[in-house]
Amino acid sequence: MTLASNAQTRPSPFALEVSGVSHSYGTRKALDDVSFSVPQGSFTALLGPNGAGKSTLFSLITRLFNTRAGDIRILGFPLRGQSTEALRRLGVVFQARTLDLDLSIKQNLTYHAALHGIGRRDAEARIAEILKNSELAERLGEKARNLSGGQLRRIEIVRAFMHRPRLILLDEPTTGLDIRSRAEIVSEVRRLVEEENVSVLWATHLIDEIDASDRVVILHRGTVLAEGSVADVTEAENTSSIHDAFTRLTGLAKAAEPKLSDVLA
Ligand SMILES: Nc1ncnc2c1ncn2[C@@H]1O[C@H](COP(=O)(O)OP(=O)(O)OP(=O)(O)O)[C@@H](O)[C@H]1O
Repeated sequence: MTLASNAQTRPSPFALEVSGVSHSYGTRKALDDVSFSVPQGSFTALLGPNGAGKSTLFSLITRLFNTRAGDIRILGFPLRGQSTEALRRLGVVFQARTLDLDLSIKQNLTYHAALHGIGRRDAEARIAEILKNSELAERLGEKARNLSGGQLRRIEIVRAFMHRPRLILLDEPTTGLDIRSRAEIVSEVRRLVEEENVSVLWATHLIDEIDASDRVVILHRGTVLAEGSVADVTEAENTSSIHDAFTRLTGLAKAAEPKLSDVLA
């Protein structure tokens, strides 16, 4: 395919389109012909157990790995051919922590902003905008290592929003956090999504992070088993909850977990 025929010419209704993507590590197939989309303005949960292929998919979308089979587009821009246009519209929160613990919170954020060509004054205004009404706004001068795990994660989320991306990827952002921090992070991201009208792909293995109004993509052993609104997926599986639909589709029973709704209530 030539670049000209590959290039985006009109606005896409999708923040992300993944079409026919496969990836192998040696002989182990981690993703097998994966296709799904994230409509603009949606909160889409990528639900899959450990080893489903979520992190591999994120490595392909962020271009840590090259996509050898299939096509990935961000806001209509193909990674193959228009990667600069695609990636400038993307914000990412990786699973592993990536803040510099010896820098202040503000330095971490302004450094990231500078990488995106945002000057100090604009960066400070943007930080204040995102952190309005947050107790973290008072702690910008402190070293990152003074923060709790949940607070560090919240700063990483602020950092991902700094350059006003249109699509945010979060790879199991609540892993290892206590239930209160998990609830805070889920509601903080949902608030930002609403205020900034961004689209989100939220990878998780925790079903209670999914809201009735979300879209969901169920990934298991490198294959998409279901995609659609929570109502569509539960109806298609003839179940009364997304939890039961997940169990039916994957054959995996989920361990009883404390529920976010108990904390948020
Ligand atoms: N670097 C690698 N080399 C070989 N196999 C890998 C590598 N990374 C991942 N895999 C394998 O690919 C499959 C998908 O892994 P991946 O990490 O993408 O899944 P995941 O859904 O993100 O799981 P987790 O939540 O445990 O990170 C698994 O079978 C995993 O063992």
